[in-house]
Amino acid sequence: MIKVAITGASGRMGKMLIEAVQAADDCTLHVTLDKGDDVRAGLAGADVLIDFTRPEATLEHLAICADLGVKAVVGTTGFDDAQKAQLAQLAERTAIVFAPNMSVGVNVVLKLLDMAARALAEGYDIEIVEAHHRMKVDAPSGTALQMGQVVADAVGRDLKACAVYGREGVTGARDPSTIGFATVRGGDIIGDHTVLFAGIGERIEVSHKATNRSIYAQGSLRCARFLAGGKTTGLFGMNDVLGFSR
Ligand SMILES: NC(=O)C1=CN([C@@H]2O[C@H](COP(=O)(O)OP(=O)(O)OC[C@H]3O[C@@H](n4cnc5c(N)ncnc54)[C@H](OP(=O)(O)O)[C@@H]3O)[C@@H](O)[C@H]2O)C=CC1
Ligand SMILES: O=C(O)C1=N[C@H](C(=O)O)C[C@H](O)C1
Repeated sequence: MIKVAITGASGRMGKMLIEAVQAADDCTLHVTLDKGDDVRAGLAGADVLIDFTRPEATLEHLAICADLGVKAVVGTTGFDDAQKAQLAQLAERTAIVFAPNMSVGVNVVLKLLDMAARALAEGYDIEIVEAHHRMKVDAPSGTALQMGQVVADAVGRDLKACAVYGREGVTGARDPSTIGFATVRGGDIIGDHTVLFAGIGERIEVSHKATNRSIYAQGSLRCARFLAGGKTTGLFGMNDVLGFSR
């Protein structure tokens, strides 16, 4: 049995994860932790932490995991570059899977995007549109940024240099080398992502729409199983978990 700890237990994802762990034959709920709880005491003896919280909290939790030898699945988004570097350093001390989207479907879409972008590198304007619920605090979503990275790599562009995050006023004609991002926030939208390749005479849209958060919880359990199956240190992604990198 994999002993799973969950931080952010009262959050939208925390609740889904508790249900998923309780329903899984090969996992047991070691501890659920909320803000203000003693995380170090709670994590002692756990095999894997699953953390969907906020970047600052995740890094604090990972530091404790590294001290205790607890592996970790991180779904939190909104990390800046310095925080990502800290996370990578912590992965030298314990095994971590870090992915902005744990759904199998989104990770298949990332593969499709790589193929589409290579074929559509010239003559097609690339725009990424994401929509989420009114409570989401970071933008663009981690998934949209990962989609942007995959597409930028495929067409040989530097995402930091070519990303345009929203437009207003007299923007001038579109620079064809840019990758645009647009964010929608409202209601209870779980997570919609579309990458648009807009050419002259046609447009191609590659979309994923989440209708239930259980997809992220089930993906997280796959990550926990992957880590429990022998990893001790290192930073992994869904590519590794799903075997896409082989
Ligand atoms: N990788 C993926 O597949 C997915 C990633 N996400 C990401 O997961 C994260 C959480 O999403 P969601 O569950 O919707 O958010 P919620 O706000 O519903 O939950 C976040 C939880 O983290 C807790 N938390 C916040 N700050 C701290 C802290 N400093 N210490 C301890 N706990 C803290 C919150 O507690 P409190 O309410 O008391 O502040 C809350 O319980 C987001 O970054 C989101 O983008 C979401 C879905 C899928
Ligand atoms: O905050 C959310 O809800 C989600 N966040 C992740 C992201 O930022 O990409 C994944 C999913 O889209 C839901």
